[in-house]
Amino acid sequence: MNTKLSVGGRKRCTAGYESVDTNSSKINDAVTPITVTWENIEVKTRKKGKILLNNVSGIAKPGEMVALMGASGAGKTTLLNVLMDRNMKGLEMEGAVKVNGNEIGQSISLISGFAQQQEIFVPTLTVDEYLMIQAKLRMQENQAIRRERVDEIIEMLGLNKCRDSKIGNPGLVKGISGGEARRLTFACELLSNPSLMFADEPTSGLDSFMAASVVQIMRNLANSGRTLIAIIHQPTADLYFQFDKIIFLSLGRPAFMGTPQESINFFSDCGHPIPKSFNPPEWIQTKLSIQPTEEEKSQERIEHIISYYENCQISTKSSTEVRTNPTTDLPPFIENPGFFTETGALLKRAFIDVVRSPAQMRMKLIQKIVMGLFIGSLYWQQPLDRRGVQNTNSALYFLIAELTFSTMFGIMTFMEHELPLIAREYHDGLFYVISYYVSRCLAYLPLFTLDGAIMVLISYWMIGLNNTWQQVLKSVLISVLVEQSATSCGLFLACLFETTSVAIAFAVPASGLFALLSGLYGNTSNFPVYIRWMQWTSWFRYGFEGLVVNQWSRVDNSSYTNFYRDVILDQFSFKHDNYQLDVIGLSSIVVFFYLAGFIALLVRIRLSR
Ligand SMILES: Nc1ncnc2c1ncn2[C@@H]1O[C@H](COP(=O)(O)OP(=O)(O)OP(=O)(O)O)[C@@H](O)[C@H]1O
Repeated sequence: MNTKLSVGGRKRCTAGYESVDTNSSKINDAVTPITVTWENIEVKTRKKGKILLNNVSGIAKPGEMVALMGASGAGKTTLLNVLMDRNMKGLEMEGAVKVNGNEIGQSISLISGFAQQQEIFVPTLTVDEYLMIQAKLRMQENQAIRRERVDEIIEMLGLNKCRDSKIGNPGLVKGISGGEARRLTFACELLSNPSLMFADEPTSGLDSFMAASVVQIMRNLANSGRTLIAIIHQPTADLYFQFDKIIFLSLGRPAFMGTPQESINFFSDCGHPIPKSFNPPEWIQTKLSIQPTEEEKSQERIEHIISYYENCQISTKSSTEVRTNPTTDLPPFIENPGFFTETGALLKRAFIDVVRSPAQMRMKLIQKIVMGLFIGSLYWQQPLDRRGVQNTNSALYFLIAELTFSTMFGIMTFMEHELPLIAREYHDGLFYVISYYVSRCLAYLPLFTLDGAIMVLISYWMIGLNNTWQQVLKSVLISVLVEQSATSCGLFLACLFETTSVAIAFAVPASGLFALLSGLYGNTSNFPVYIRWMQWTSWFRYGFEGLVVNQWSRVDNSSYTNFYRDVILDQFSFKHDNYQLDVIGLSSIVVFFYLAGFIALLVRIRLSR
């Protein structure tokens, strides 16, 4: 491939890649200059006291593009996490990270962007849809300005060709390429126009053209006054020299900080001149790594380089810079757009996702239609005699079971895939957890109510259930509440447990227990007192009673009396006037599980930083 970069201008290419407009106006948006300093950072594990970073100091100034480099395990990710105050679970930190001279802790997320290595998006959305929703979450401006900004960023990052393509999911759903996904990550972060950007291996896994185009984007962001700090793996010499500052870490300690040219001179001075035929960053990295066959020798070499750096002039100069950096104003924190805006944007995203996942919708509907027909055929037109009554009650119970199991296990699968994106966006300050939760629940509401109602209505006349309009409506209400109980319980378990398999392992016996307490498998009045109360926690109990009571409340047959009604209900210890209690019981279960699900999600997301 033949590629060429023109400094600060358009990237030209000859092999089908889209150009990256690095001259776009928005890239030159005024930003508040940000200087980040980190001084005497020491990080160790809380349990074993293993030292991950030892006495690391440094500075990144406005307009600088800084590369964090070093061998695997050198401590690059740990340092980036320290700077962003993320992923510090189980670690203890000493030292200070300052932004314009202020220690702002986790609020750094509110003035910075973070282009993560692992791209996570909503695969069913197109690039344009995804960015517009991100813009709504990240920008305070009106729709027209958001549209303009998204268009400019799409243009700037060369995403025009794929703007209407679905993002997709590598290996699962065909979508945009790896390079486009990487640029989309940058695009999202640029919407809020941050003065400070972090990037975790933005060039890894990309071909040389794409890697160059990503570095060019970063270069232009830095040229516009932003501060950029990125972990960079094995860059080519060309890319290496595009950075303003290189920080090499080795064994958790600083081994060099300075310009690329200074790094060449430094390694030459300390006895490791870089041969002409070698790629400088690769050579330096080799000198800072422990070679498996000569561990002791490598250790000695690294110790020598580190102590040489500690005593050299560049190190003294940067230490002074870190210590004397003045305190200046911070840029305004990115503001949360508010509950209603967030919920609206997230609801739109969730609806598109649900509607564009036709397999899930289709399967749910087909399953419920088939089950409705099956139950209807199995219990076809039951007569009003002893066996008919028994069969009718069994059919009603079966409807409750069918409304429960497939629903509960179906909803559990989504959280595992979605949580990483939600946690990331939450910690980026895009929305409150409640906004996400409400939007997700609302988006699933039609799918997890209509299908159950359809199943009940299909089987209703086939079984020959009593069909005054009040009885039909009351049955549908009970069915919707039962399905919602199962949905909310499934959602709660999905929020509570880390993986779907663990949630299911818990849900299977729990739902079996609730089913046992329904009244069908044993008259609940005969259960021991100390366990009998548990029936009031079971939606099977309320749902089954609600349907049975409703069915036998009115039968169009002259020989049917209240005496017969009470005999039928007494088999289960059900009471003829309990319908309202059942509706209240089911509603309480729905509210309880939705609230519990929210609390579980809140705790889980907060802990995931
Ligand atoms: N939470 C943790 N608990 C224990 N050890 C940790 C923890 N985080 C990192 N480490 C260890 O600290 C060292 C530095 O890890 P870090 O991820 O920062 O390295 P890195 O330079 O980013 O490596 P790579 O390029 O392979 O990602 C490694 O030995 C790693 O195993």
